[in-house]
Amino acid sequence: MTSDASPFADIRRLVTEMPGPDADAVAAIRARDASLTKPPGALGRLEGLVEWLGAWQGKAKPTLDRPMVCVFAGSHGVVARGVSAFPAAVNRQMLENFAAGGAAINQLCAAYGLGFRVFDLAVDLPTGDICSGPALDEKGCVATMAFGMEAVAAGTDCLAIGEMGIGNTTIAAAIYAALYGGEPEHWVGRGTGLDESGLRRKAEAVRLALETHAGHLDDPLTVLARLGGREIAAMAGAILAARLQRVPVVLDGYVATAAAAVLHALDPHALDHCIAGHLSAEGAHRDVLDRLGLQPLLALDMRLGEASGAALALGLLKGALACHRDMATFEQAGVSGKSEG
Ligand SMILES: O=C(O)c1ccc[n+]([C@@H]2O[C@H](COP(=O)([O-])O)[C@@H](O)[C@H]2O)c1
Ligand SMILES: Cc1cc2nc[nH]c2cc1C
Repeated sequence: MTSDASPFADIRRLVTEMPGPDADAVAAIRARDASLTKPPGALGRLEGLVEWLGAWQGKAKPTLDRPMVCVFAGSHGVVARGVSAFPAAVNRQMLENFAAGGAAINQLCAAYGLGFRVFDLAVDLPTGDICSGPALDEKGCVATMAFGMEAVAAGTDCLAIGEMGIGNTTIAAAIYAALYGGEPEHWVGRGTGLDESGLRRKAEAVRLALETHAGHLDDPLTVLARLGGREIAAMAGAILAARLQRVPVVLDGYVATAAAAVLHALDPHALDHCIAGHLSAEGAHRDVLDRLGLQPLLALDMRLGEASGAALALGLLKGALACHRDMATFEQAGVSGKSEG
């Protein structure tokens, strides 16, 4: 620990130590791209994705040899207020489903050849109800961020992050409302499938949480501790650790983006190594991504969570990299280049 008394001091220090992109790697990738048998720019955003991979991996020849999908699971006290269409018991049950290979994310990881890890963040111990007190104390929040940093410990060249946590679209909405202001109604959506009265309860819960914590929401890490949850804190730790180890990150939907938004509020460059895997059906996701300067890769009306949108985006990244790595050059294939004039 540093001498600063705040439990967040080490996190703040790590944010100042984030590396930047590798310009030499990007230049090498652009040069190779220009030699490949296609009109310049014809692979559209796929070309930029390969540059992004190389820039953050620090590799002129980017790799996707060990892509890793991490799902972080947590439980939320606010669920007792009737803010989800499903009961909190689903959290433990879905952990068992992940372990048995029965969830959507298991099939996507198998289809695209992705590694898969689940982080159980005390799923049987809900965090405090944000409407009446803090979700986590500051030390607990930092400890959970540190646990999330383990996501890159096993070695990966691209990390996809997502979550499981009944009630956590309410948590995400509260975080966004605290960071960006605006009415709770703007930030809440139907999550797992809430009806009209549930949606009203959800907006009311966000309003009450903001009132309860008023005067303590200026610092993004305090917002994370008070209004967040363990899976959100762990995802924030994972995103930060990935940056420090030069691992590019693919974000999942509305909830995973809330962890990213906390880091972005600490430093506007904190997400330069991240892409948005998809645009969630949760209505306010587009607004959040605009604020973060992220353009989602996919928009498939998905609202599952569990890193499913990020995993699909990893499949797309694999395609982009395969083209860059394995296409023939004009010279190799004897294909004529662009006509002059
Ligand atoms: O991240 C998203 O875009 C997203 C949108 C809707 C639902 N979810 C998932 O559904 C759960 C949260 O929904 P809810 O209605 O219980 O707040 C949680 O397990 C998330 O993984 C996730
Ligand atoms: C069944 C179910 C699966 C999920 N996966 C992520 N969030 C989820 C929420 C529910 C309810």
